[in-house]
Amino acid sequence: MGFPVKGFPAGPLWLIGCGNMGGAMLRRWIAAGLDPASVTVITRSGKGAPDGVRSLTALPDEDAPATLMLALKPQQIDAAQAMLAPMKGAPKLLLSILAGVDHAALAGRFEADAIVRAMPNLPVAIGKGVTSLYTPGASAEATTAAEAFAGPLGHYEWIADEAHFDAVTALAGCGPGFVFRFADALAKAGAALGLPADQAARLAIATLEGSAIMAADADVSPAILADRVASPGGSTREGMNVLDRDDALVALLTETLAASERRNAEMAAAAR
Ligand SMILES: NC(=O)C1=CN([C@@H]2O[C@H](COP(=O)(O)OP(=O)(O)OC[C@H]3O[C@@H](n4cnc5c(N)ncnc54)[C@H](O)[C@@H]3O)[C@@H](O)[C@H]2O)C=CC1
Ligand SMILES: O=C(O)[C@@H]1CCC=N1
Repeated sequence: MGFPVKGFPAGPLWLIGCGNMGGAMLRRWIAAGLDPASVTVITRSGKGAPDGVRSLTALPDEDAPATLMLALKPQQIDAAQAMLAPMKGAPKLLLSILAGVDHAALAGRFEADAIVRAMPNLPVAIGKGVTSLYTPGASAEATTAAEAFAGPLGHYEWIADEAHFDAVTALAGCGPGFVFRFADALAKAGAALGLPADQAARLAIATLEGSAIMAADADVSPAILADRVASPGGSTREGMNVLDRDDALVALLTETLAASERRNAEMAAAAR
């Protein structure tokens, strides 16, 4: 689990982009006590900023903020660079949530005392997210500041080797998308057996919720928990035999993560 939540670093926070992910993070930070008046959001549309946050469509003629977060699409990195070029001074901490885009590509484009890559996932919105962090050789002050932002979002971990960052992005960053798909598939499979669709959907989500919480709290692995559901000669084993045949589920998820990892690597290459 993440470390204890510390106070937010002093000074202004600017977000470049505030869509699904940046908006979820910002709303969670504000719920955790970040003063919205200390936040500026700069987007192309001027939309998506929470109440009380300054919302702009261009760089203000002001000194650089203490913390700057890039939360636009990786494909917009050059637009962000052009927009930020006239900024007066440099932020103490640049946080980037851009999938794929590596530290060197960021350092080549943006001035900052420290640059930290962060890969959150959508459940940060409820403080149950996963955020992976990476930085080479940042100061203790910068890593503490990054942890202060990651803490209220849920579980966070530093990734020692940037070469693993595309893989953690595939597993945890994209992961909620795959889990939501699984929930949908479980519900559809129930409906295929004749259950009303809305009932199947409710049962599928509640089953996922209980199972995930139980797995998170358990002192044994999910594999052992699975065996506890599967009574010998019973119906779970019969169903699990389908998932386990030729490692079908593992093979499907391995192919799924590999495809996402490949795409992250492509976006990284495009940003170099
Ligand atoms: N959606 C997710 O679950 C996750 C997304 N990410 C990363 O978060 C970043 C944003 O993704 P989403 O929030 O899903 O996208 P989104 O499309 O919902 O939001 C993009 C935001 O960027 C703004 N924007 C676009 N062009 C801009 C420009 N030139 N200047 C300033 N603002 C601009 C848009 O107005 C919008 O606020 C991406 O880099 C993605 O890799 C990371 C982890 C999870
Ligand atoms: O789909 C994407 O590119 C981003 C990266 C992680 C989750 N969403």
